[in-house]
Amino acid sequence: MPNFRLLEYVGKEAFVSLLLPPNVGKRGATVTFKRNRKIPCKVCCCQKRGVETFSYEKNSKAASSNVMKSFFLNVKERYVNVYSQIFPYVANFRSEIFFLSITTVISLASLLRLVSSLGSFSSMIGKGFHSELLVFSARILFFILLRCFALFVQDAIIARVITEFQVSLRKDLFSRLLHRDSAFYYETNCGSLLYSCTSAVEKVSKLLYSLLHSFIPSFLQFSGVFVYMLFMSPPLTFSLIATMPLMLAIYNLLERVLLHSTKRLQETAGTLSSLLSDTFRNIRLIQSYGAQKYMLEYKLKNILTQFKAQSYRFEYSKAAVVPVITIFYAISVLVLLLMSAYLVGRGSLSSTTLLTFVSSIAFLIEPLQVIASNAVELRNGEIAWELVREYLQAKPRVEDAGTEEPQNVKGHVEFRDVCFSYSVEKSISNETDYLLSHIQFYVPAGTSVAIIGHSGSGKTTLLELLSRFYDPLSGSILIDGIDCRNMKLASLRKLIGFVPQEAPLISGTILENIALGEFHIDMNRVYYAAKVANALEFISELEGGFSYDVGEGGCRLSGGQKQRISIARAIYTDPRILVFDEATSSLDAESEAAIQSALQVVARNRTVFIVAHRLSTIQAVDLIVVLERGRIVEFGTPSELLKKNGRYVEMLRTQFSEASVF
Ligand SMILES: Nc1ncnc2c1ncn2[C@@H]1O[C@H](COP(=O)(O)OP(=O)(O)OP(=O)(O)O)[C@@H](O)[C@H]1O
Repeated sequence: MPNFRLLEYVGKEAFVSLLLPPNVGKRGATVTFKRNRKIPCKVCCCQKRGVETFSYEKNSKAASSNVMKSFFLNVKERYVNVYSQIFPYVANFRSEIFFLSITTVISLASLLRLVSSLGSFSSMIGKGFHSELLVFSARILFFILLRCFALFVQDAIIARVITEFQVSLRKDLFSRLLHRDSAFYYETNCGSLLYSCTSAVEKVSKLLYSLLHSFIPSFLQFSGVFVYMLFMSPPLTFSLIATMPLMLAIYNLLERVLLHSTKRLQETAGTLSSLLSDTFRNIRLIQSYGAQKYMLEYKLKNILTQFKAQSYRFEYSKAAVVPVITIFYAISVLVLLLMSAYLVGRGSLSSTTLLTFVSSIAFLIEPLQVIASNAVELRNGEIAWELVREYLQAKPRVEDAGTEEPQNVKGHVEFRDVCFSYSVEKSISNETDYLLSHIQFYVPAGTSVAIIGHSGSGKTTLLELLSRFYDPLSGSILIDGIDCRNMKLASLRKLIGFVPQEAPLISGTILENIALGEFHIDMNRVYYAAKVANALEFISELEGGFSYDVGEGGCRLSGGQKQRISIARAIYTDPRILVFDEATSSLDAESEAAIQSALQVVARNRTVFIVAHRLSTIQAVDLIVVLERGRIVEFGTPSELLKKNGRYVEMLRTQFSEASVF
């Protein structure tokens, strides 16, 4: 039962990406297809990596009634889903395609000329060696050389087109992925992403290669030779292709098996990439818990068992393709021989025409065999394209549709009745399903605010909404009175210096990490930021100082050092709003105190949000927000909350008594 990928919902109808045969059984819900074709069918939804898939039950009796119709529908479906979308990339190489067409025509024309020359050769047999034979041989040699030259130029052009195509597809894909929202990265398997950017792109390139190098020329060759043969003897030509509908039907069946196993194989390859990247990233954890055997004999073994089963299925059906074509070829030749014996006996076919016709069969069958042996490459590429297209075309949850680029921002921040849930469903009926519920508070510019609350109460999520890593389901967040959604995403993010909990670093130097994304680095600002973040001392002790290579993910630095680089990075951008999410949790008490006092200087005239578990670190803030299960239970200045003697005081007491135990 094939699956169909959901494109979008409109009202109660779902738009899916594939066309179906029109004879699908009526079982309830309606699926509306692209081009507004409505097909009632049984629909079952299942959530899988954030993408919903539909399965349908069709009326198999009606569907199998017309194999040729199903074959051509399959071709149309493939054209709509794959080729019409790849062609815009190829359209960039107009001049190359033009020369490619010319060379293809030359190579085909020389081939047809060779085929037709074989007829004249039969008339020279038995006349001995004479000048006509010499001219004939020279002509044959000329057409062979011409065809070889055309094929060489063809290959050179194709190689150029494929390389350029691969480069532009990789660039496009990487650029789209760089702009995808956080939700996408949480929901998508990292291995599948790596697979799409590497192997899947290669498979799509191979598809294009097969198409330009083998498929199209073979199809043209087949058509040209076929027309020529039809012109020579229509009865013989029809007897030759009499078995073709049956051959197409069997071929279509084999293709479906190939399609299914190719899909499963590519999914397994994604899971394998994911396991490998996860293993290598956490190798120390695995080694320290002695989990190598478990990884090898359980995790990897499961994937490899699946891989083996799918591989066998794939290879067996692949191996069957060429023999099927060959069997039909043999049957066709047999039918042809019978027909030619009949026609020659009746005197309606000359032996010269018969010889030319029989010699031409090889040129008709050869492209069919090439098409068949390339079918696997095409199928692989089509499936890979579906994966790549998903990442190229999917709509981001956070859209960069705002146009405002506010200047001279002061930093007033207002949360106005904000509700949020990580679930994509917009219509949450039960209030308790919200992760953040009716969050409302106002922070004047230049004020520091502490967000406190138990683990999991939604503090980080609240700050991520401010930077628009996600959008609220309802309500809005305003900076200087402007809704963040109306600002250009890049302008908004420039206003905010975000220091996340886990202090992420990219592979490269310390300098690159502090001045992340800058082409022209201001060294004075780098020194200032490193000094304020209390990082200058340890950086100067490292080999190469600011040029020290931090390793993948900053693995060559300690947790505290990474956190200081992360703080320096936020200070370097000189933002109006600073957000520290447990930014000093990995530091020792002395370093934390040093950074706290330096930050008080940096925080002057900026709006600062601080998430901290250790309440001792937020003594100097102007405002405190106390969150509990996604709701604000207290909001005010520290002295107001102390007077209130509520949750804040309770938390202070708990921490104080915990500290005094030690
Ligand atoms: N990407 C995500 N998808 C789904 N749920 C998430 C995601 N990120 C966080 N959550 C859930 O949202 C809730 C709030 O998480 P959040 O990180 O905002 O809490 P927090 O108050 O910052 O916790 P902590 O103090 O432990 O850092 C948690 O229950 C968490 O499991």
